[in-house]
Amino acid sequence: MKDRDADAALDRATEEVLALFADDRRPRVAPPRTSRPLPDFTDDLFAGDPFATPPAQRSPAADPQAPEAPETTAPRAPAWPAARAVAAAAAEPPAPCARALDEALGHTLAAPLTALTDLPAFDTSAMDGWTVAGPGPWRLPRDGTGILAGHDPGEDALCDGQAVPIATGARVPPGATAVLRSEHGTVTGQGELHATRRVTQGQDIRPRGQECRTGDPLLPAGTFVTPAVLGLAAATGYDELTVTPRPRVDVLVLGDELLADGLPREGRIRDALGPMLGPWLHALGADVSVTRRLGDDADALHAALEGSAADLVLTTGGTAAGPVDHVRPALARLGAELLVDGVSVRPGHPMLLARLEGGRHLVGLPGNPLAAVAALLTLAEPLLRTLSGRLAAPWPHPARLTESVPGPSADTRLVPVTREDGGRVRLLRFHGPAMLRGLAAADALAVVPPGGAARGAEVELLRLPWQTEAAGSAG
Ligand SMILES: Nc1nc2c(c(=O)[nH]1)N[C@H]1C(S)=C(S)[C@@H](COP(=O)(O)OP(=O)(O)OC[C@H]3O[C@@H](n4cnc5c(N)ncnc54)[C@H](O)[C@@H]3O)O[C@H]1N2
Ligand code: MOO
Repeated sequence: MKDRDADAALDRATEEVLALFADDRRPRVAPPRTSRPLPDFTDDLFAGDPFATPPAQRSPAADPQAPEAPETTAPRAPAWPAARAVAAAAAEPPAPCARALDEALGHTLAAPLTALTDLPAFDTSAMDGWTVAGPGPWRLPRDGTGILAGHDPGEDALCDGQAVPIATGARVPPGATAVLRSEHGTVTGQGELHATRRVTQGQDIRPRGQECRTGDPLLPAGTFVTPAVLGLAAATGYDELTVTPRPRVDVLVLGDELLADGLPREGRIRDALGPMLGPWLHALGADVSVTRRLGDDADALHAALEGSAADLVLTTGGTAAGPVDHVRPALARLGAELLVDGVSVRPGHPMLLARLEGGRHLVGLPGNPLAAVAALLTLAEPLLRTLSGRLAAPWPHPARLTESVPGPSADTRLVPVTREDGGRVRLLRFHGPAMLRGLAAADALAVVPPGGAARGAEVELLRLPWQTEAAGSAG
């Protein structure tokens, strides 16, 4: 019974998405004017895009009943890959800055990381035991002295037939030919060391420069600074890193109906986007300066946009053409340049990207929560990637579908999916534009090309920032 309810919910969610395909209020397409060359929307909309599937290879529409968007003379919104390319090309990364290692996490390397030293910096013992020279048995020092990690054994060479106790990580003295592990040697009453196993040349010595030589390139500019990158940088001698500053984002949540706490009541609902966007943006490499709930107040929105110093303003809601949808009018009032005005994607098609005064940007996310996420990943993610100086997304991540997914002839669909055994991905229930239940259980968003995809067809996956491992290994 429970399953049947869930199936019915899946059908209703799909119906809601498909019903939207019939929407003929095509958003306007403004010819973009940007600092970098932009893709031509009128070209083959998939040409040159690593994400696109060539039309000839595309699966036929999986659901012949799926409604087609009516033919219209209105200009088409850009295709999903083209809109992403516009967003990625809309900005330049800011000037690099220096950050101490303990403040560099989550930034992007603005310069290649090159080794400041050999690693290991000296011949190092890999084991506790004795460092030996030549074939055994070996004489040990009478006074029992040994070499500990962090101690300098000096330049006196160990001669053939000599051995010295040594600790893991200690510098091996000149002349040493191997390290004998403590469990592989015995010491006689006369202070003579005998090996219980054969000892090979260089055994258990990590030679200087084994991992890298001074000046070796370790990581390219554009690498995201992870804990492991910090560790590598420290190991090779860095105290600070040259990074791209993290972009700053203001989040403006619009809608008089939104509550900040408690249960939905009296026709009002909880704000699901305010709590979600901050951490999501952080995972995308940005810092949120402020999240403000502005209601549906055109003047408050105008003032907030005028007063913002953030690199990117994200608005939620108010992107459609309803009586209190103030985003486009506010942008017109400010004289902002619309770079993307609607995208051929479901959900999320009313999304927009605009350039504000001072080279700052605004991404307008639709109010429906899953549509807002679609817009976040379509427009904000590529823009933030550029603003934070990150390398291009490591796409494509293909995976096969466990079932067919219907789609309109002209619009891409983004659907929450989960990974199944065998690497296939399954469409999650509760994927309607106003729903987050599917997304919250998702490993990735599948990019279903215009026309839909048949069961077993390969689709690209959009990573969720906390699911890179899962999404990366799917397929
Ligand atoms: N006549 C038509 N109406 C609508 C169409 C259409 O084609 N024809 N498109 C629909 C689509 S698709 C979307 S998406 C929305 C976009 O609307 P807005 O961006 O103007 O968003 P709102 O109207 O403010 O809100 C839409 C919906 O989402 C809820 N919402 C808003 N903010 C939040 C939030 N922070 N947390 C949770 N839920 C939120 C809001 O209450 C509405 O239910 O337009 C459709 N209309
Ligand atoms: O489906 Mo709307 O496309 O919810 O953005």
